[in-house]
Amino acid sequence: MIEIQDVHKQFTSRTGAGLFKRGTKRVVQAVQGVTLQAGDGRITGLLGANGAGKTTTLRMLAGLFPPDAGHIAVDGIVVKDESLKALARMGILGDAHGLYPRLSARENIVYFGRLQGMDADTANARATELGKLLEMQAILDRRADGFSQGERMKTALARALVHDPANIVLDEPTNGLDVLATRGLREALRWLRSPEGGGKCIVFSTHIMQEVEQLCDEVVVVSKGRSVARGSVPALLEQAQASRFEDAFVKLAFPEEVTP
Ligand SMILES: Nc1ncnc2c1ncn2[C@@H]1O[C@H](COP(=O)(O)OP(=O)(O)OP(=O)(O)O)[C@@H](O)[C@H]1O
Repeated sequence: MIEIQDVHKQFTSRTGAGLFKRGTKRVVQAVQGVTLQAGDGRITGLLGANGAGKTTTLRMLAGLFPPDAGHIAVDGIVVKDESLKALARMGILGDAHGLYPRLSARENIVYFGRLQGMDADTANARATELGKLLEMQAILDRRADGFSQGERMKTALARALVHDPANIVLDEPTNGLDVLATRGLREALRWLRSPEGGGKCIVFSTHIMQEVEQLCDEVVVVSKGRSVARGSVPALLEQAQASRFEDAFVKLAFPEEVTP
């Protein structure tokens, strides 16, 4: 179970400047009040436009930096206090897949398993099992350099799942995938949510409506750094009084854009 309670994060960046001048400092409010409760055996989507604050929220969940304010816990473990313990309970697929190009897909997966404290045989057996789940048997023993975008994503996902974590966090997982790879990923996520697949708690970020409609039990709409609505797809349609989910999203995320 993942709980994110009213988190905030601001960054200080520099504006552009001329050749001989330093830019001035500018504060960016990346996240200013995001709340999300993701239960076990459920898929929860963080839906927002570009720059809404999804990646920043997931980076704080992954313990990469602490929130300025707010609370994040994974299975009751507070991420900023015990980040390694919380990380052991998560499988994280970030935006950069960063595989070791000279290792095969299997070796990439096994290496991560070893880092998670698994013995070599168990990690290897798990790589074979994940190879089947993610339909990557054909590439399992190929070196990762030259992998397509979809093959890299599958390897990175298998690596994230090697230690069989109870919680799975994915940042825009279908970015750059074709229709077949997207469908394969959806099927894998549905399996992981099911009781046979372990009843995982799955959280993913996206800006794609179709993804959310097809997969999510619960959706959190994020706009300009804030969570502005949450509920199932039918509940959000009802709340926005819309028949198409895209219209519901625009009404909820950008009410100022909607002419009455
Ligand atoms: N390290 C950083 N320094 C300065 N600003 C940042 C930093 N990281 C994120 N931001 C800013 O915070 C805001 C939210 O960014 P974030 O990447 O979380 O959004 P997002 O919802 O994931 O967007 P996208 O769908 O485009 O990836 C943006 O305005 C972004 O430019």
